[in-house]
Amino acid sequence: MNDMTRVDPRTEVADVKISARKAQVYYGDNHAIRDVDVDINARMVTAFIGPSGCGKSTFLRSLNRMNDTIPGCRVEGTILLDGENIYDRRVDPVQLRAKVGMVFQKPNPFPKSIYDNVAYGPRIHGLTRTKAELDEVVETSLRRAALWAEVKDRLHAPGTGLSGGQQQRLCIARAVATSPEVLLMDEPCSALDPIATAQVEELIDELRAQFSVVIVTHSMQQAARVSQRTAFFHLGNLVEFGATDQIFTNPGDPRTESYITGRIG
Ligand SMILES: Nc1ncnc2c1ncn2[C@@H]1O[C@H](COP(=O)(O)OP(=O)(O)OP(=O)(O)O)[C@@H](O)[C@H]1O
Repeated sequence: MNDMTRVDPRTEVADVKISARKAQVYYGDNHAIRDVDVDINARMVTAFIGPSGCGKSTFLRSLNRMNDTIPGCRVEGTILLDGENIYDRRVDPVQLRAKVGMVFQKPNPFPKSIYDNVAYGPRIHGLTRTKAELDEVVETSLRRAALWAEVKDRLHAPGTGLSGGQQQRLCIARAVATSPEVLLMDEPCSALDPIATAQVEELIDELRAQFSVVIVTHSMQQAARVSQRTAFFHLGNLVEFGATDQIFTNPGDPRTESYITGRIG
């Protein structure tokens, strides 16, 4: 092996954005996630798939401490973001969620103007100093979310007045406005029609140039279209995790195969 082909261990480490080891999530006595080990790579889309109730959303929420907001929910094990334990007492969950943003199943714009929805995060985190800087962040975020052209003339109209697909892109603009490093998306297209779904999928592909994206989806086609890595969950366990092509064409576990061929789920 010459120097050109040798893997640089420093680069390898740098490429892992989130690393979970022996992660457990409980809701009271319900042990919903068991012993999950996963590395989420930078600048890649990772899909979480599996039958309803297997724990995809629960595990996704543990990656930005969204589970903290659910009474009785507890997370054990280790979850590192850039090598730092996100459950360390010194970590402020609000700051963490600016770095690890989230987009939910149902578009949930705030009852505010389009502009104020996007400006919300930069304002509360004090990311801009002047109105001109804030205007620029709002415009850039709306452009990244492929929504600018449709809303630039009505920035002060309510966000809730947009169509469902536009509202979801507004929520994506709101999430990217704080320049997150990771974007968690929980079934972001389930309330959208095929055209809006295609737009959001295209957007996800563009976002991975800058962010690490994790998407929970019930659609196998969507996982295959948008992701490079796929994790298959079943009954709270991570059964299989690997390159999306391999998971879909040559799964290593019979449970994965049954799910992707439609026999369970
Ligand atoms: N807020 C909650 N309080 C108590 N239990 C919960 C809560 N959310 C999820 N659970 C339980 O945790 C387990 C995993 O649920 P979760 O919603 O994470 O699965 P999922 O794979 O995302 O399902 P779906 O595909 O249907 O959204 C289930 O047993 C569920 O009942």
